[in-house]
Amino acid sequence: MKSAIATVSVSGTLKEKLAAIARAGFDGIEIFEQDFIADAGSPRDIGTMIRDHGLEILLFQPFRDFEGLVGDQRRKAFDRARYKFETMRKLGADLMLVCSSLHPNALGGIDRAAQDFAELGELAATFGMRVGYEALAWGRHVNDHRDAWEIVRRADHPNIGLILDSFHTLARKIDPDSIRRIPRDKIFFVQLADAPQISMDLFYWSRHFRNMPGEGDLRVQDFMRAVAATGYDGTVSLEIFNDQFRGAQPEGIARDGYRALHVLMDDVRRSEPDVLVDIPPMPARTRVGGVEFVEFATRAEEAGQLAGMLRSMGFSHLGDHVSKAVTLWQQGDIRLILNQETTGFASSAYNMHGTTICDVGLRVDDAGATTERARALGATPFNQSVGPGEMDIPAIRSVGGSVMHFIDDTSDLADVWSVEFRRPVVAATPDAGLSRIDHLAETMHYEDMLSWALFHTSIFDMSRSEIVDVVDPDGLVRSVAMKSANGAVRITLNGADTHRTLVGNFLADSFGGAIQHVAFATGDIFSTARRMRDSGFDPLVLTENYYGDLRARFSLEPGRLDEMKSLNILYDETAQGAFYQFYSRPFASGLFFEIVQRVGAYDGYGAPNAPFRTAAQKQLLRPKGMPQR
Ligand SMILES: O=C(O)c1ccc(O)c(O)c1
Ligand SMILES: [Mg+2]
Repeated sequence: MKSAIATVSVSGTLKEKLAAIARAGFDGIEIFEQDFIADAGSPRDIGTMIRDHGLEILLFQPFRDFEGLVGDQRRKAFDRARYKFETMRKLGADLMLVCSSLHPNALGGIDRAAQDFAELGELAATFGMRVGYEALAWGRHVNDHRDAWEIVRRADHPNIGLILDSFHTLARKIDPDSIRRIPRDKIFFVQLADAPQISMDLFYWSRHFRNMPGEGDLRVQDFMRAVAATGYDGTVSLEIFNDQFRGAQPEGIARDGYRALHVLMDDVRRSEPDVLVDIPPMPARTRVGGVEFVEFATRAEEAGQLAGMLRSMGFSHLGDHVSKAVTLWQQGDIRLILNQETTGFASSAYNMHGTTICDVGLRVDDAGATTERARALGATPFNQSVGPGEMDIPAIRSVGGSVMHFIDDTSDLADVWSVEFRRPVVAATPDAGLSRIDHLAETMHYEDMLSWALFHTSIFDMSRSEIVDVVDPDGLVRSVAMKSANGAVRITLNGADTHRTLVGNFLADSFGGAIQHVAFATGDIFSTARRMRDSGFDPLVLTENYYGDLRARFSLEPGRLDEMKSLNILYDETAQGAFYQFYSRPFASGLFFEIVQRVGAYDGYGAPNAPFRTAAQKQLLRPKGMPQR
């Protein structure tokens, strides 16, 4: 299999696109005619520039409004085709995509179109070229790959074949298994795109909202399984028209494309074990069993503030690192690390963001296999020189430039706490009943949200929820949740559109995306809240109106409600169960903590409460004297 990406999928000049595509690891490109025409170079020079980047031109596209015409218009269509073949010869391309016609005078008729393609095949053959026919979902007469295939079949010419595009097939809800009936040698090229499920005009949906396989809601895997089952082993290419991608950094888009394509092919290989899928092997998605630690880079006053906050939440200072200014805080299964080093990675993270979560350790089945899969999918390994008494724990660069470590039980990595830390001579703090990390909430620019989600769902066995909108007093925040199969690891992503929202403020104040809050689970939130109050914890205070509304919405016992109000506990309820939560006040550049209790099979994050707690948090962040809206 050769991997490719269309030049339309990436932003920048042609040269910038090529550099990003080559660096990401693709074998070749589909050159979009626009990119070719807009470039000042001659066709030969452009062809050379592409090959100098180590890339092949695997497709030239699109050739429009060809079939179904008569008379002069038909002759003109063949003249245009001849000109394209001449251009392709100079470029060094030998496969052209013809998309189904939108021409107002196109007559339709399967046999007429077949005749047009039989003749085009003859012309292509004189240039030593091949032509693939693609049904656009909004084509005038042909908008279904099954009709395009019938035309190709009747054209019966060795230089004429079919091009399949997952978007056109899946957007029209055509059963992808119909592809299994097509002979592999007549499929000349395969294009992949996903898209979020939104009801809108097919043309507009396709031109603006396509995204990488796995980033949307279409059944791209079923489509690709059907293609693979035919025995097709030619190029698989990403053709993504997306407004956001057009404005994003080309490197990021190309890297995500490579990751999305390879993870899809790996999934196809695992779900169709009897079908040959020719991509380099990689270990399976890793099962994540929990969060082993969360590390803060912090200093000076903020470090003192953070330590005080942890104490008020019932964490005990249980370890001092053998060689570094690093302390370990623990409660239940939760381990927090405060790193105050002035050199190394945590220090650079602090210099960049202020107090920040710079590192997360995940418990996985096999730490080595995890890093191997991450690397195969284009992630960067992380190495820092190992100090005296330290263990070398497998790690990668995560999203937003932070680090992720992997700890497993099969090696002695699980002993890192006793090996690297000594118990200090301080008394333990009374525990508040926090048992484990319920979720980590990451904040990023909205444009980066799909990329962050793809990172997690491609490496780990985590699934993604739908994207939901959360209202902030100053704008909209889009939110998506990911969780591991057993629910042991949950990560939420909050994408900010503007800097005026709470998460947007955090991005501006901390210079980029990171974990903004950590939620801890307790089995008895009332007891935890009381114990924390007694230790001096300062909760986020909700309005009187919030509790008035709770009383009206749910049948909560009045005594219970009063208690919730006095402890600032928020509440949500679904058919699956109930959810209690309360928050700390924000500190440093806007970090905060949350305490939650899940009852029954409640699977959410209290989204109906988000506008109210966000408003309360923002009140605290507004400088005094600012108009309060
Ligand atoms: O939107 C279009 O016009 C267009 C062009 C070429 C393609 O391969 C395609 O899928 C769509
Ligand atoms: Mg296409």
